[in-house]
Amino acid sequence: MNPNPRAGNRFSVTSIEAQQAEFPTVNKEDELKAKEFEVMMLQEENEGNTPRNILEEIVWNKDVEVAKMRERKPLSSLKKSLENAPPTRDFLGALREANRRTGFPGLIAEVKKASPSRGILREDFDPVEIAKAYEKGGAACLSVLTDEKYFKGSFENLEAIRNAGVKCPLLCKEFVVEAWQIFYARVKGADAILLIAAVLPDLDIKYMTKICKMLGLTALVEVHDEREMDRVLAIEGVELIGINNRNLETFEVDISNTKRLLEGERGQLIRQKDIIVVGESGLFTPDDIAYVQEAGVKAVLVGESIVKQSDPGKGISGLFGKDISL
Ligand SMILES: O=P(O)(O)OC[C@@H](O)[C@@H](O)c1c[nH]c2ccccc12
Repeated sequence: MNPNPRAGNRFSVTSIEAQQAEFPTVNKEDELKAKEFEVMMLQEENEGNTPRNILEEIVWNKDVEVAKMRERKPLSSLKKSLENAPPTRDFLGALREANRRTGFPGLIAEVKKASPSRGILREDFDPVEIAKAYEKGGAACLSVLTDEKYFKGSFENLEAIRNAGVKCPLLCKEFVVEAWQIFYARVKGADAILLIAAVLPDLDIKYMTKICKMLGLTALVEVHDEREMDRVLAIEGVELIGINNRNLETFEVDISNTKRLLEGERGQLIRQKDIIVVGESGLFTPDDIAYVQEAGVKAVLVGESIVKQSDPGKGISGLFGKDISL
């Protein structure tokens, strides 16, 4: 196997051209040129041809995985499946409504079996049962991990939860490297999808946000530091930003990250643009929730602390210090 799948796949100009040809609405020559340059810079940064950290390893594997999946189900066949797909549900609306109803940040509860940093979080893992318990416990939306190799998730889980009649809108928690994955997530029942700024160049975020809108999906754009936040704030059309308290390269978690990124002019700009911010990762107690709420978030994304409880629905009351179900 090519030790650097990135070089031969996502970042090759031919694959970008091919992708853009499939989405003619966003096909611009100067965008392609700028992207070519960005790719060149990225490749120059890494001449060693081995992943420098876990995030890079995940993304390199993802490139290979997606190329194989796309071969089995090309975009044309995904588009066909979309003709009969049920409409998407309003992810942003559900977060706003929960925030209004409870006075707490709207909860995106994560269906998460394992992670590379924490190992297995729950042995008896029934995704549909957990999803139903979250919904009953007052979650506004759910996040479903679909990465198999590192998080033991799957698209089958996403599909099963959607088909089980769970009404909470669903976030597909993936490492998106190609637009094809957005179509796939939509076919499998997602209402929203994660786009990680540490993985995607600005032009991809811009272009993928447009594709999400076209498909009726909400894009949750995730940042971890000031630089990524500033990049994302300069991209038009972003409505939902997640601040990850976990550094995906080192696994270090620090919830003061959310506060730092919302201070001063950044916070002002976010309010001006009416962007909803999600506080992500490392939230365990009512004090943690109060802390990020005080910092300015209108939503939170929580996995570990609630998925580990024998009744994940009750885990939600524990997290908020109050029953937030209807
Ligand atoms: O289990 P936690 O610490 O509550 O974190 C949930 C969620 O924020 C985390 O799973 C996450 C946030 N961004 C990601 C990107 C990829 C994989 C996972 C994540």
